[in-house]
Amino acid sequence: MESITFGVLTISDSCYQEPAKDSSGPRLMSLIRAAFTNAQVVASVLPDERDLIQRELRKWIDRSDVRVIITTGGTGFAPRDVTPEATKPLLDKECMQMSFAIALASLKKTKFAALSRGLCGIAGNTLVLNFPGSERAVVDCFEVVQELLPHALSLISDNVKLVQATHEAMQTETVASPRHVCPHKTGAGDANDRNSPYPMLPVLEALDIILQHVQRHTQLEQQLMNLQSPVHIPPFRASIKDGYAMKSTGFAGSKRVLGCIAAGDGIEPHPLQEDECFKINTGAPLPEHADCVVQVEDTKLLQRDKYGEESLVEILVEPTAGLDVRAIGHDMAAGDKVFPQFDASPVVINSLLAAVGIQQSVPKPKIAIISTGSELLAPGQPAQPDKIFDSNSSMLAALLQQFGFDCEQQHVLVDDLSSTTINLDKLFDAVDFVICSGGVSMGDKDFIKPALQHLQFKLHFGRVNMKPGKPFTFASKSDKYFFGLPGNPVSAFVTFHLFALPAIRWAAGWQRAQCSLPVVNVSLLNESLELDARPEYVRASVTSINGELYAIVTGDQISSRLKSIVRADVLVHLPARSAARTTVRAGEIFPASILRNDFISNYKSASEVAKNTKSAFTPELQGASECPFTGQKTFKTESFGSIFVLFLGWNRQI
Ligand SMILES: Nc1nc2c(c(=O)[nH]1)N[C@H]1C(S)=C(S)[C@@H](COP(=O)(O)OP(=O)(O)OC[C@H]3O[C@@H](n4cnc5c(N)ncnc54)[C@H](O)[C@@H]3O)O[C@H]1N2
Ligand code: MOO
Ligand SMILES: [Mg+2]
Repeated sequence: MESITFGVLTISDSCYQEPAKDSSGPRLMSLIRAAFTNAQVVASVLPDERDLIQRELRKWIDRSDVRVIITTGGTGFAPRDVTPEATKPLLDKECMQMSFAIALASLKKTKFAALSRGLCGIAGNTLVLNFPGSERAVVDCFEVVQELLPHALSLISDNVKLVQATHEAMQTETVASPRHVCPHKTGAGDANDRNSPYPMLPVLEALDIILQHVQRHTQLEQQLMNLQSPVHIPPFRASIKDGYAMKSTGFAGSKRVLGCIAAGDGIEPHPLQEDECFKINTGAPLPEHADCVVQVEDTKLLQRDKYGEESLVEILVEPTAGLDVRAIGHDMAAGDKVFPQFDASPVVINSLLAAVGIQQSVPKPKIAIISTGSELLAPGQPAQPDKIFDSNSSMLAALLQQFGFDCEQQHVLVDDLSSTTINLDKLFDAVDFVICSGGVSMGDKDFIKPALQHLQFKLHFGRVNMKPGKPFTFASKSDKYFFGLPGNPVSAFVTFHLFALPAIRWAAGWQRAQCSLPVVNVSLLNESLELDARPEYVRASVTSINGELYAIVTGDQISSRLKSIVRADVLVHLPARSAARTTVRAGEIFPASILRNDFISNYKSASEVAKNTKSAFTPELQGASECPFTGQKTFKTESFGSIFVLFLGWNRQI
């Protein structure tokens, strides 16, 4: 993404003498960084000296990357307040209405705003804004200009495409609401404000639509399946053991050791008698005249020469032709197909290509992660009473990594239509997939769908009949794809696994059946669970007991409660509530998508089970007459019999 540099100039005699006193400059910098993900900031502190101020402003105006300069201080009535006077001669155009907007908003906060004489104007390609010198004032003034800046800069640099997008947004805005535009809202309290225009698609239909639109890297499969090995593996007869290479026509008994052959040595051409051998290492080439290896364990050292090298050994077993020798091309012969069948795993592809000498790795889709929300703080920043930490960015980045994909870029966007539109547009120049969280539901600050529409993306769907994840949105424009995961952390987690992961695997060339997580059947341990109106994907821990899989949900399943992914081995697919069925019970079997497979470490053996059958199945389950999370009773001894005979097979479906 192209980055914009802001100049922040603090103008104050006292801050110049004691820079630690400057609070408005640093505050401005953090406001800028929070609002503009890619912003660079240059900053300086100067005394109230017209020439010095002008020289610094001129220096920044002449830099092509500095697009906005905000000064703070020196705008008042005191004799040394000269910031507007220093600024004015540098401006090509004054922007009176912007000064007016700032004044108007500031006057609402304090009538003392009338004592600021700050100017706004354009110098070359740079917007210059004079803010007053207090921290409070810079917060108020920045709030006014923040939303205007992206469009103002597009206009100054004559960026036709973005100007057009913002104009369209503004036109809808005047009809819709004075603050922003949202395609499903009229702002007039109409039905569309209250009811989403997007039909709720079944999960499988939504996945089908995604996979129909995402372009699969089909050449990969074709190229790999046609690939013939250019080399033999091994290219020479290789020893399988550390031992002694000899002629099989010889005999057991003592042999003279002619030398040692290590891996990497050339093929030894020396003629070999039947009572002679070479010491040899695993992976080393057999001497030209040898045809077998006797491992060192089956030999005895008889003698060393004066240099301490082995000179005579006793071979304790009869050598036979080909013993512990890997023939040329045994693992793969030149001309053989490198891949016996298609396997999209990068581990498989990259290692086999390397083995035949091809230095190439699996191409991967270019992916960016975005978190949206003006409430988000980056982890590591000090906590604030009105903000929350952004967990989705870290979660999605870790998920991509876990599944072997890379994240090219990561950004946090504030809830603002024009900056969202501009940032997305730029981001799609660099990547093919954007996995975004938040801003897809019904709120008047949910700008994702309108931003995609301004960018002429096709919104394939905007809701899915599932819990969590209802507002999941998928959009595309030629070969660029947007995945709008809902902001609630668990909704983002579930929709990543069910939609974004299959899509990127598909794009990477995986076969359809492999794209979704594998599905197994699990037997429910919770005594009883209420069904939701939507099919639900509940997080559950799995224990393997006597070869069968038992799932217990990870406590409160509200989609904001990230703790529900702790020890979540599977997503159990619960059906939607119906008139006939409102609850499900312990012992019922449901399909479940495998999120991770370390639940296999929860394995309980048959003997352990037998030992415990009197009280309960396992130590954990003894106490599990009460679910540790929900307090519900979790197990019914009467159902043991049926659980024992269940065979839990593998399906591949979502
Ligand atoms: N009137 C309606 N309101 C809502 C509906 C609906 O159908 N009608 N759907 C609800 C459902 S279901 C979900 S899920 C959420 C999805 O909301 P958005 O995708 O618009 O996300 P936000 O509103 O931006 O945020 C929701 C929630 O998540 C928190 N959040 C957002 N991003 C992050 C992050 N990166 N890290 C941690 N937490 C994050 C955010 O603060 C909100 O609390 O909408 C319901 N509303
Ligand atoms: O569908 Mo939302 O994702 O329930 O929380
Ligand atoms: Mg929302």
